[in-house]
Amino acid sequence: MTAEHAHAEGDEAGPAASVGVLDEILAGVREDVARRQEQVPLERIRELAAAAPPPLDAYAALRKPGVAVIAEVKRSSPSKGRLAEIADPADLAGDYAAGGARAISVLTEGRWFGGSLDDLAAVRAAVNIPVLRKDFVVSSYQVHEARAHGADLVLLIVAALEQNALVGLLERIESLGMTALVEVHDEEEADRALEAGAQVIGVNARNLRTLEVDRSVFERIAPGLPSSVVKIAESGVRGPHDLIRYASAGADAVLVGEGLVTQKSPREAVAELVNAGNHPATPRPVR
Ligand SMILES: O=C(O)c1ccccc1NCC(=O)[C@H](O)[C@H](O)COP(=O)(O)O
Repeated sequence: MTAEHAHAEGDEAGPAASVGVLDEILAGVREDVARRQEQVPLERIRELAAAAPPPLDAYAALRKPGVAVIAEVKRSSPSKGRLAEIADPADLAGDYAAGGARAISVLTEGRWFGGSLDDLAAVRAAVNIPVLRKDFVVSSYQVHEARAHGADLVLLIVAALEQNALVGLLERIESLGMTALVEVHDEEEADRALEAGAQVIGVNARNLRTLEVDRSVFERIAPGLPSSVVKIAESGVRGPHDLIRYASAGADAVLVGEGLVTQKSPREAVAELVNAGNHPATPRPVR
């Protein structure tokens, strides 16, 4: 099933969603990583990573006062198909930053999201705020790729990794000076993220197997996370009301894709979220 054929009605995943969406994505990722590694061997990508300018401190950036907005470059998805053309991701990222985004998330998976490592490099060149490589990381090769293209953060999806792999990839990310954003969708995955040493945890309202979006997942999991952990609410932010709901449950940051790329003015849409997150009436994360 390609992204163009996937669909979902509202927040509920449509009948086209299969319980194996994540597994299908991962199968393609493994093929694509193997092909890239044949073209650019691990030794070479490690050299390129080592030569890149040092990463920004994303953890510090995300702990600054106010609810941070992480704005995502997202062309399409399994749940909604085609979202936006985004001919110039650097231009979009510049608009996001001008609107007050605290960081930029770049989907680099190509088959379902229409993203690429070129997008990551273009965004890196355009902004001086932290940049997240949002992909389905299963190999340390992808970690070095992220660094070589200027990432400051790398996503690790607990549901996609055995515990040993999660620990090893998190350590590799940190060994390169980057920050791991460890993504969970239930309490068991949150426990695994903490055991692995995660300092930044994203709670994804979207079930990556069924595509169903449940905003209450964050409210269930966040209270069990230590105050030292940066808590990011991912997915399902349609506007300021959803940001305020997540902030009320303890979110330090929200990660937003569809609700921004589909807007006539992504810059104004980000600014609206940032203003809501800075409003005196919006609950502040407890440090
Ligand atoms: O967005 C999807 O349909 C999707 C399906 C399967 C795996 C991952 C998926 N999205 C990645 C994300 O987690 C979102 O792009 C990100 O959290 C932003 O979500 P949204 O604001 O709802 O676009």
